Amino acid sequence: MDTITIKDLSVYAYHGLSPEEGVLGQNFFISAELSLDLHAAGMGDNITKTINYAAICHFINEYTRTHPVKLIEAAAEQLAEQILIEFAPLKKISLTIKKPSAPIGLPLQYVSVTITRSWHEAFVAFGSNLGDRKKYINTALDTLRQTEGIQLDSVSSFYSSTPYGGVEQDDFLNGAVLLHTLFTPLELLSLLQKIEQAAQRKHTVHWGPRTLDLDILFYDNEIIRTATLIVPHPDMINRDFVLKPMVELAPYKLHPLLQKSMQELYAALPPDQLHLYKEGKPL
Ligand SMILES: Nc1ncnc2c1ncn2[C@@H]1O[C@H](COP(=O)(O)OP(=O)(O)OP(=O)(O)O)[C@@H](O)[C@H]1O
Ligand SMILES: Nc1nc2c(c(=O)[nH]1)N=C(CO)CN2
Repeated sequence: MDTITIKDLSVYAYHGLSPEEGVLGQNFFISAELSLDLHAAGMGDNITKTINYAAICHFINEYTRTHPVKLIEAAAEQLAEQILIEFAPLKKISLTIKKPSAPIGLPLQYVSVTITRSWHEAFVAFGSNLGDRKKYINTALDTLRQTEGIQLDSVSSFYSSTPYGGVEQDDFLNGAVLLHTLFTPLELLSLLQKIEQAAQRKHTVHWGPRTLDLDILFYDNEIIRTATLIVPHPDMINRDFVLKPMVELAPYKLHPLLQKSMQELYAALPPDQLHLYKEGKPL
């Protein structure tokens, strides 16, 4: 990644814990290191292929002045998120906010916070086999599209599939999406669970019928094992109704633990693990 750097932009703002700071205001110095690919802009001498640093400086100035908070941590968090949302080609930002006039009563140059935030790539599988399956899935996709901090990049076809896992139940509609997000993995899980709940999802039978199921398949190339979240999804490699949509979205993506591509994993499924069909015939 290449970088554009803004150093110590002086902004008069009203951040602070004490009421006086909120009334009087003070100078803050804001620095940003912006990571993006600058090759095309450099080769073409073309401003549309990069971010206008003047526009970012004015955005930082305006946003910081008009969004007072108590902590410089909060100021940095909110500003970093808004910059990533507003300036789309940006992948990552490292942001420093310095507060030289912090009311400490001791001589110092400044106090500061530095945070680094970026867009993360995630793949999410969806499934439904109760009620109006298409509607549950489309409503969920619309909610994702409307969520600040999520960019829905591509949606696979919807696949019909017979049930996997031994529970007798109706057929599923399955698929997967590629999205970019500013959410952490646990924040993403919590959002997906809220969307499931909004579809009146009930947890009754294990692997049983459901209006909506949303599973995180991948989050960047992270390997996560906590009590509530396992990524990559541990059972995805056995599921054609997950691997086939993944082949459509990212055929060459490697599973970070197995180092096998989606194409390879799908091709390696045994015939008795094939559940997808179209117009009454197996896929
Ligand atoms: N990668 C993941 N994506 C979604 N949920 C996960 C993941 N890893 C662990 N979980 C946990 O699994 C729990 C059960 O989820 P859910 O009821 O959707 O499972 P399931 O759909 O029946 O099974 P499966 O996840 O094998 O399809 C959730 O509460 C969540 O905390
Ligand atoms: N075909 C199909 N079978 C399943 C599915 C699913 O999404 N599709 N989900 C399950 C539990 O998550 C259990 N079995």
